Amino acid sequence: MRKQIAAANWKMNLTLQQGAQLLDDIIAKPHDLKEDQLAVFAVPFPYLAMAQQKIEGKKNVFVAAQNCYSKKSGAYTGEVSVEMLQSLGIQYVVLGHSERREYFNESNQLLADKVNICLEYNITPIFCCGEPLSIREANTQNEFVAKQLEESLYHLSAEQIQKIVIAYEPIWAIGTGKTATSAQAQEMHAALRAQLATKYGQEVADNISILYGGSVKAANAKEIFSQPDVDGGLVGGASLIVDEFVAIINALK
Ligand SMILES: O=C(CO)COP(=O)(O)O
Repeated sequence: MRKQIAAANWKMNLTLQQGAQLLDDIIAKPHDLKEDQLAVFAVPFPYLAMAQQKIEGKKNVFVAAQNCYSKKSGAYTGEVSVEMLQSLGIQYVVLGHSERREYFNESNQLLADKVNICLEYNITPIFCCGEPLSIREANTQNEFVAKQLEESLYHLSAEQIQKIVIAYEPIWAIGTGKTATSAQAQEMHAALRAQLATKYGQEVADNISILYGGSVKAANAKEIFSQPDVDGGLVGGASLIVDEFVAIINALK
């Protein structure tokens, strides 16, 4: 049974004190995470240790990094290795967010290297994919996203691919208030799962969680998460607001 996941992506927001308060407030609210449901908080690097401490002993709650480097160690000033993350007890890393692809020129090949090193260290990549508006308008989004997966993930074995979480985030829906309709999300998620099934078989494809991201909020989470191939969300803006994110966690199916 694949996991249903509510993942917060704080991006480059909040001070340490604000982040600590937000986590305290969210954790204090009642939520009812079932066996196969997870809450994940992708926080800025300097807050990882604080966040790990806050969630200690909380069942099905994890902290994620928002990025890592593709090399093991060495003279890479300013970068953070997966070994460093592992030494903090971090088990998830967001990879290939569209903001990193756009502003930091992350290519599908670089992301393949990052995926590999994460798996080597037993850290689960939350691999982001998604098309810009021009591609959606040309109705070539399925091919575009298929290529992202093909170039970054399809060198993996069937055993390895089941360790990946995929997050579909149409760029035109990120931070814009413009959500993909639940039908648009379901259509892409089903296409991704069908593609994974063609490559790895249906059983493997059925084990892979595919999250939706892009203007998810309390008001639309239930509808989006209710789609059969949508296994939760990767949430930006609404993850910074206590009641919003708690409602999103509680909207997991
Ligand atoms: O990029 C996102 C999550 O990674 C989505 O951001 P918003 O929820 O702010 O649209």
